Amino acid sequence: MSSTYPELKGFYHLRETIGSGGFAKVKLAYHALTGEKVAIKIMDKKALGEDLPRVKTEIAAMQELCHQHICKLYQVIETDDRFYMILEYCPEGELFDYIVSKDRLEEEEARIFFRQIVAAVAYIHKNGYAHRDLKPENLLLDEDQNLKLIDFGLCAKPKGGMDNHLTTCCGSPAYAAPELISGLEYLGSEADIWSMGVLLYALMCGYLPFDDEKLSQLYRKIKNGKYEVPEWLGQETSELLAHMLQTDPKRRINILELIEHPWLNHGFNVPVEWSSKYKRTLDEDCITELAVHYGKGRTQMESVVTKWKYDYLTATYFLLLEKKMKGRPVRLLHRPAVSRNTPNPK
Ligand SMILES: Cn1cc(Br)cc1C(=O)Nc1[nH]nc2c1CN(C(=O)N[C@H](CN1CCCC1)c1ccccc1)C21CC1
Repeated sequence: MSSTYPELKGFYHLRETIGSGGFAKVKLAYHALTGEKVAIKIMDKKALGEDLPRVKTEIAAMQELCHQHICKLYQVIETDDRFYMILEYCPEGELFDYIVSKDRLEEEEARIFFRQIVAAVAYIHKNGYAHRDLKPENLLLDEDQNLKLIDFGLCAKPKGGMDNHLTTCCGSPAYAAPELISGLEYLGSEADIWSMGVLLYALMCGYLPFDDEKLSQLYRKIKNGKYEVPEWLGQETSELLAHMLQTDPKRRINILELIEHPWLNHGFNVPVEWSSKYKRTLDEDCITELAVHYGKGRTQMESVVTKWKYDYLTATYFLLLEKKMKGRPVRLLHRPAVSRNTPNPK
């Protein structure tokens, strides 16, 4: 059978499709050298049409962002007809489905998830990015029930930094800030805070604060900023929501106040840990295993890996690091039978 994805042959073993959207599909796969599961987002350039720049935006953003609550990009393959993004696999699917399965979350569980969301958003804002499409469908659960943020196709890195205004109206209407849908200039950071307010409401209520089948009606409700406060939302939760779903962006809570907010820190004696847990330095064990596998000296291996070309080597390094962080052996699955001084058979 002719291989539909020849560029992946030998590097990844493809399995079933786990997601399909407009111009892309996501397939489960195994990275051949480590045996680790990955999710491969396959995009057809023709089907993308004028959405092609979104893919470049997403790739550029995800190559810069490396955080425990952001879905990790391992490798990018571009051919004449396609883009492949090899990404972290999250076996528990979307937070959206998790909320639906439980109707709504108790305060304690919502707090744990919300701290992770705030950590991810604080990190991307610190790095000059606004996500602009925050919603439960874009938050995936890994095997430890930790959240991973995905879909950076609508994100923005305002020229000159996060204090500069944006104008493009984008994202999902129900999560969009009033200033964004009014076509006014807005700050990406402020719009993301609003969306997180809608997200927190959805976590704790199981439905949206602003909803209407008619888009014009939905917009009116958002601009009006009035929403129902069910009795199970405590006093403190309601106050936090009121400060996030503040229609005036200048009076809306900001990310640093959010991190310190009492509601987020109830029962926690450490503030939200928003900095990345990934170290800047290369991991010795991973470099050693790669050097042995490719028959190179460590120094040479280090200099090749630090080029971060997001090729198969970058993916292999990151996946070895994943294995180490999960306490699995830092081993590649098969080593060439040849010894170090035999020339590569090519
Ligand atoms: C749904 N599901 C159920 C299980 Br069990 C695992 C999954 C699952 O999708 N896991 C998973 N791991 N890693 C990924 C995924 C899904 N996934 C995604 O990137 N999923 C998004 C989901 N978006 C949310 C709103 C619109 C589309 C997607 C984008 C384009 C086409 C299809 C799906 C990645 C690659 C990052």
